[in-house]
Amino acid sequence: MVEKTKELISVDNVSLDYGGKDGNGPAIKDVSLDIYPGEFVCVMGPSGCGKSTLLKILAGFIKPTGGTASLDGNKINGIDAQRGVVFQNSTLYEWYSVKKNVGFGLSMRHVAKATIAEEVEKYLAEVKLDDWGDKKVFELSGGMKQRAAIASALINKPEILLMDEPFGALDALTKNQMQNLIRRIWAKSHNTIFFITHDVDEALLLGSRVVVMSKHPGRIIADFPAPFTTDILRDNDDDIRYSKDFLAKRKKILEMISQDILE
Ligand SMILES: Nc1ncnc2c1ncn2[C@@H]1O[C@H](COP(=O)(O)OP(=O)(O)OP(=O)(O)O)[C@@H](O)[C@H]1O
Repeated sequence: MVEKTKELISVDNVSLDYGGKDGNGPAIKDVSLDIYPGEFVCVMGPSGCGKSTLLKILAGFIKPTGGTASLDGNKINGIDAQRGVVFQNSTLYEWYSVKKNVGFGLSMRHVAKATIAEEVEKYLAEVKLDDWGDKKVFELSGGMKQRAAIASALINKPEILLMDEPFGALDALTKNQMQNLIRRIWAKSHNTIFFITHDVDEALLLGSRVVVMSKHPGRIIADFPAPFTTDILRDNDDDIRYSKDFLAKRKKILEMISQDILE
């Protein structure tokens, strides 16, 4: 599914020192990572290891203090609709309708109203919120809000979707439904996704590639392809999570992280 042609994202020896007085040193140090079009990259690592820092650099919210991060060969310099971001807690406008929220990015770019309406319908259907467009965001459940947030990001047709623990606050059942949804969207649209999670099962169930970061300062200590998300799409169930291979990879990642924390 993933063609290793030219990298979409290139992170080259990136470090970030927030420069606080506590003298903690850099949050991430010498991180290098190439992401290819169509990859679903899940990033794991202990709390505080700098996962969100790396995502914020890719989003253009902050600039690295060392190294460079580029998209399509151009240095990332500030925020841009080319990179859609979805956080753990939705950043939607609670008192606006779902439709207005989802169409917000297009209206800011002065896209014609009829086109916005069409695109909003399309992306609401994509996240299975067809019947909820006229509701206000505060009327939605947590899972629905995250679906609306995903639609709001996707409607701008970003080159990469950056997701920071997007399902971290959801109950297990909703989380499972959301994982199935994002996997199907990824498979259908060939999006490139950078997805941060604390949950080792989620990383293996979703990612076509899993990246593990070390404790502070964050460095990449493992980076490998994961076949399970494609297996789940093929088999239309996630029984693969009970396979020997899945459980072995799960154990290895957990050992890697816990050993790193203890050292
Ligand atoms: N704005 C900031 N100013 C100063 N230090 C910061 C800032 N944001 C993060 N840090 C520090 O940088 C380090 C990495 O934080 P970051 O949020 O990137 O880690 P994380 O791996 O995403 O953590 P978690 O999994 O708990 O969300 C931490 O030590 C954190 O305290």
